[in-house]
Amino acid sequence: MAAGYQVLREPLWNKGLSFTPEERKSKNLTGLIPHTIESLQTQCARAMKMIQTRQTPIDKYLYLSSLKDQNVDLFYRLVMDNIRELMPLVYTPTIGDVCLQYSSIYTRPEALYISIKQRKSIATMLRNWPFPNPEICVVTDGSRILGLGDLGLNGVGISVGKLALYTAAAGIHPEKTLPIVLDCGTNNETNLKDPLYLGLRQKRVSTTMQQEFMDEFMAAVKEVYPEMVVQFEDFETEKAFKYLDRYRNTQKCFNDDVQGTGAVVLAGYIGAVDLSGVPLEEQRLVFMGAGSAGVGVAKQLMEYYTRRGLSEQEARSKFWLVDTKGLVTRDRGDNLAEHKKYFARTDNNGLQFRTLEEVIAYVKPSALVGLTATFGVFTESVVRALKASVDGGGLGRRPILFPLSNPLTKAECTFEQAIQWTEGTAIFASGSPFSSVTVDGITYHPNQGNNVYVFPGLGLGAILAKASRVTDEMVYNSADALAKSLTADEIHKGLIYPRIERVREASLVVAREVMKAARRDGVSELPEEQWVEWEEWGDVALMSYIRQRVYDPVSFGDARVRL
Ligand SMILES: NC(=O)C1=CN([C@@H]2O[C@H](COP(=O)(O)OP(=O)(O)OC[C@H]3O[C@@H](n4cnc5c(N)ncnc54)[C@H](O)[C@@H]3O)[C@@H](O)[C@H]2O)C=CC1
Ligand SMILES: CC(=O)C(=O)O
Ligand SMILES: [Mg+2]
Repeated sequence: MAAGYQVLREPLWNKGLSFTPEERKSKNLTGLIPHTIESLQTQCARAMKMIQTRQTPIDKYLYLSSLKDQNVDLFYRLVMDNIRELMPLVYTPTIGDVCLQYSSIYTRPEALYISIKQRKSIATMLRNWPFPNPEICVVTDGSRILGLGDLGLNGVGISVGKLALYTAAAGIHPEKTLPIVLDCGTNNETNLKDPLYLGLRQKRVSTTMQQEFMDEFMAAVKEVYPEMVVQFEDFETEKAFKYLDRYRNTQKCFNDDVQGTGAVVLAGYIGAVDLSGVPLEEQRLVFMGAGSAGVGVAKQLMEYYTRRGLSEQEARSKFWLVDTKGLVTRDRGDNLAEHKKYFARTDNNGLQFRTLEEVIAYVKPSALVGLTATFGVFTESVVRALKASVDGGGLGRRPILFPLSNPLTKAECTFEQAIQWTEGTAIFASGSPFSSVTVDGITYHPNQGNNVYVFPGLGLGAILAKASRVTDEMVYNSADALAKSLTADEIHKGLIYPRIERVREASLVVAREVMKAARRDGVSELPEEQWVEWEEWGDVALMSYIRQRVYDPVSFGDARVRL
């Protein structure tokens, strides 16, 4: 086949109509594309027009996905420049639907699909990946995809979506990203009965078998791609905690749902406390949902309290966790899962509280965090009771209300409800994006409290620092950096996260602080002279180092082209 045609068929080489006249000659492209030369911006305008003609989010996703498969630079320029409109398509909420339908809409491979039947050849499969030395992988076993439960192999969509954001939001080169699904079977009957289902048609293997498989996978990663950072994503609760504990001290890895979510919620909480009028020490937090995200977030917030001088005991006493059985207490009479024990209350004098209303009446919280994967559990009476308990502490105080479950169909309440039921006073963040709401001529803007503000920068920082581990200090500093990354205008507008248009700017700041934390913890394997130089020149020099290493597609004819 002629070389020119191959250039056009290779998504990482194809520049569409942005090839220069010289490139068209040297690559034998003349005649194969229209004569006109277009900037990436013009090509983006065409693509946006096409997206707008597509009717459903899935159709728009499929268009974007095929664009990525044809012209990687165009796809990323488009997503980066239209992130508010397109992130909900390549990520939550649409990616949830994509995962539900993955086997039906599948057209081409886009990840490594490793099944437990192939466990003896994991290293070979890793070597089969066509691009050299990936720097970051997002791996899931599909067992708890967003709030949608066990989706088996179909969960691979979340690995693909998260990695698209590693590139769009932190500038990791697309060639350096590796999505993986570990297929260990599924307990999802709909998938098992679906003739088009692409995964293993069997129930999930035992935890012992999966543990051995994970050990083999992690050993293969160490052997084949020793530099690669591994992000564990959407493993069901017990495995999420277990694998993190098992590998975190020997390999470069972190769990996004436990640590990334912990950091993003901490960053938002810092801003929210400032806006609430309730001092940090007086805040009382009820967590609805005591799973990997709930406990991960509570631990990260506790760390904040202890760094501000509270004892562990005092810090822990600020948190009340609630699950399907009610308030988590030591004497509740059920066999508490290991991860719930740390926050189980012991000061309840034998009283038990089954419903969220009962818990709110008892605790009188100032903040309510939802990580239940259950739509609508923040009812009108719950939200009004939250507001009343905050009002009780003094006028002008505002409740913190974070329904964080994904996708939108699993949100604990909507933004509109939050505004109506709190007379516009709620400091609100949700996992998936809601639109602004106007009531009585006042427009309210929601925040998106999603780990997308953390994982891209955390991963980039770990990669650029050549960190041998992802330490707690690195995770904590990702939150601290994010909290400090708001502009004066964003603070003035009452936001608690940077506007999504600035996610990339914020991610680079997060990456910088994560690198410095890696250095402080002694896990950065960069040469000593490099750090000495940055320590002398400060953040500006380090930031310029980061900026030089990030992917930012530009083309001939663009105003932004770098000479
Ligand atoms: N905004 C963000 O960045 C993130 C959001 N999430 C979301 O958080 C949700 C939970 O994720 P995980 O903690 O990993 O799941 P999980 O399965 O580990 O935990 C769910 C918890 O919610 C509790 N629960 C379920 N239904 C409930 C109900 N009706 N009332 C009270 N408690 C109930 C369960 O008992 C369990 O403790 C998911 O929807 C996920 O999408 C997770 C990570 C990041
Ligand atoms: C955002 C995310 O990681 C989740 O919902 O699981
Ligand atoms: Mg997740």
